[in-house]
Formats: sequence, structure tokens, C-alpha cells
Amino acid sequence: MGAPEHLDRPTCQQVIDLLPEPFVVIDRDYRIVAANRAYRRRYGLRRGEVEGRRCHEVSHRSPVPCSRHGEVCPLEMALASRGPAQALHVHYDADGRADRVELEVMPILDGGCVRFFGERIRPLSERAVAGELLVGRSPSMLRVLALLQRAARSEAAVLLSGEGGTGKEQAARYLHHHSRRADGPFVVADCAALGPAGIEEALAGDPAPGRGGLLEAARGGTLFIDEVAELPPGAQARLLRALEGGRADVRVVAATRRDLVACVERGRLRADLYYRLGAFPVEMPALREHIDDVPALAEHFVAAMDGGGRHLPLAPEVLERLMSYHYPGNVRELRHIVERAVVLAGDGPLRPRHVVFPAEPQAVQPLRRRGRPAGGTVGREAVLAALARAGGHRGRAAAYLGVSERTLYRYLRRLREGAG
Ligand SMILES: Nc1ncnc2c1ncn2[C@@H]1O[C@H](COP(=O)(O)OP(=O)(O)OP(=O)(O)O)[C@@H](O)[C@H]1O
Repeated sequence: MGAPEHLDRPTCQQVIDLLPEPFVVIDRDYRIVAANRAYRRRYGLRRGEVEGRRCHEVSHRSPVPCSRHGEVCPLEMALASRGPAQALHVHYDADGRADRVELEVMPILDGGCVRFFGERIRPLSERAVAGELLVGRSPSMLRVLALLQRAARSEAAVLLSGEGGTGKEQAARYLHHHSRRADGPFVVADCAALGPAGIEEALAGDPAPGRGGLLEAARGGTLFIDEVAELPPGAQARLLRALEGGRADVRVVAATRRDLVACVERGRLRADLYYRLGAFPVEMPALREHIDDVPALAEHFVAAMDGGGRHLPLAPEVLERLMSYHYPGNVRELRHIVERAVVLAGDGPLRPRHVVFPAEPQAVQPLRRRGRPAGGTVGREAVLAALARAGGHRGRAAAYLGVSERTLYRYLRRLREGAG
């Protein structure tokens, strides 16, 4: 097969056009030097229209680099480290639709100096977005997602901290699904619900053959230890032995609402276990700190309900009302409020009056005027009032309190033990 004489090697353009995913070469001034066909198609640009434009103008529709909006700029990271960098961003496609993308940037060096960057853009598929475990595009959620993606690629133990209902368990599932262990089991060990004796037994299992404990059940997968500060000393020692000996083929993700450093100082948690579990800390933000995610979260919860789709998109007045509240129970509370609104709307359209916050009108005070609500635990009076209001129905009482049923059971146990 005779090659045309004038082409003794392919051009950069021809090579990058072979890549199925959007790919772009950018200089240190954020200017696009070359873009492949998939990139031009995605951002609605013709050949010749893209070179010389700044990447943030094309994909972010912004005159300034993304780092000025609080996002992590992978170009700046790659420049600083002179190595590859990754980030999750929101990009706007040719039709102006916002979509989450994973960016992978490689620096192109010239004499040890970074001259250009190659950037691969991987849109998270529609399916992945629809079945999203963690919804949210605010800078703080994107930071969390980027951390989780990075952690998912390793085997390091991850420690998720944050108030109740912020999505710690959801984050652990996300981590599991994005890790090499995704086909293995995801096992939950809820220390608070099981109680000290229960958790020790559950971790160890039954000596009878074939009845291993949770560590055994999670083999090849992920063990999620919820409320890790509640682990009794015996269970702490057992867990540490299993992790240190490398005997358990398990990735551990722990979660806590407490300040674990204080727990170590008070002698409640072994320091060596804390260091082991806290190798990769990720803090889940309270919903009031990323209130901009409320519309996406609310529509996600509505869409997940039977027949919820007909209420979408939610009316601006409904979204405005949803964003006026401070959500001490975080995403879980938002979910309950939205689900109740759909039920109250019945066959008609969903209106702002269907969005009911607990203990109105005080609860609807503007977000910034309120102090930081206590996220940790709920007092005896509040638990009893919620139960009374729910007519003894524990699921509904949990919803009123903005906590999970599991958490409500924990409160009740404490009340019974006289600690509440
Ligand atoms: N970012 C998110 N996207 C979608 N759903 C979310 C998100 N965050 C939380 N949720 C939903 O909110 C509820 C509470 O989340 P989750 O149980 O993960 O919180 P948690 O921090 O582990 O709570 P707790 O400390 O009370 O155990 C769940 O129904 C979960 O599906």
C-alpha cells in the first residue's frame, strides 16, 4: 500500500483525532493549541474555531480559570507536580447542558519544563449520572468526589466524618463501586445499632464452621464500619489484628460523627487503630454548607419516587423554598421533606405549600441568621416529642428528627439505659 509522499509521519491532529474521547492540548496560558474531533463535537465548535480560545471559556463558559470558582484546576496541579493530575468538574456541552466530567491531565515537558498539557475528558455516562449514588455539583461535593475517586484507586482505609445524614454511608458505597472490589460484597457493621457485645460477636463470627463474622463476610469486598467510635476495646483489638496482619482481604471504610482525636485522648479509641483507619480522611460537608446542591438532590429524590417524574422540573418557587431551610438533618432530612411534598401534592402540581419544614415558622428562618445546629445527637425531649407526633411510628419519628431509623433505635437504647 503506497503512502502519499508528503506524509512521512502523522500530524498531531491526526493522532488525537483517533481518540474516541474528547482530548485537547492546552498551553500554560490556558489556550487551546489543538483539539480532537470528539472535543469539537462535544462543545459544538467547528475546525478552526477552537485553537487559540481558552479552555475555561469553552467548557466552563467562564472568562476566568476554574480555580477562581473554587474548583481544583488539574492544569495547575500538573504544573505544580510536573506529573499527571485528575479532577472532577462540571462542563457545559454544545447545548449548554451541565454535565459531570472526569479530567485527566498529563504535562508535556520540554527540557524539564512544562510547556503544554494534554487533557482527556471523560464524560460520566448518562447511566452513571442517573444511577448516581452521590448527587451534587457544588465545589465542596466535587472536592469530596475527587477525593473518593482517588481513594477508590487505592486500598487505603478511608475515614468518613460528618454530621448525621450527610451521606457517609452513601460515600462508602460510592467508594466501593468505584474500586477494584466493586464485584465483591459491601458489608455494613453498625457499631451503634449492634451495641458493644453485638459488634464484637458480629466481627468475630461464630466458631461453628461456615459461620464467619463480618470480616469474613466482607472478604474480597468492603467493610463499612459505621459509628466506629462506639467499637468496644475487644473489637478494636480484633479489628487491628486483622488489618495489621493483612490476614483479612478486606478494604475498611469507617465513619464517624464524633471527633475521633478527642476519643483517642479520652482513651475510648486506640491510637494505633485511629492511625490505621484514618489513613485517608474525607469530611462530608453539612448540607447547609452546600445548599446549592438542594435543587439537584431534590429532583433526584423526586425522580426516584413512583410517578415522581411528572413533577419535574420542580418549579422555581418550590426550589426557592427548599433552599430557604438549614437542614440540621442534612440530606436525609431533605429527602424526607421532598418525599412528603410529593405525597401531599397528590395528583396535582407540587407547590411551595407542600414543602413542610418541622417546627415552623422558626425553622424557616433564613439560613445565615441561624447558628450552627448541633449535628451530633438529639435530646430526650426531641425524641419523645417526635415519637408522640408520629403516633409511635418509629419510621415517621425518625423522619421528623431527620435521622435514620437505625439512629433513632440508638437514641431509644440510650434513653432506656438512662443516658439520653
Ligand atoms: N449526595 C447524595 N446524593 C444522593 N443521596 C444522598 C446523598 N447524600 C445522602 N444521600 C441520601 O441521604 C440519606 C442519608 O445518607 P447516609 O445514610 O449515607 O448518611 P450518613 O451520613 O451515613 O448518616 P448517619 O450518620 O445518620 O448514619 C440516604 O437516603 C442517602 O441515600
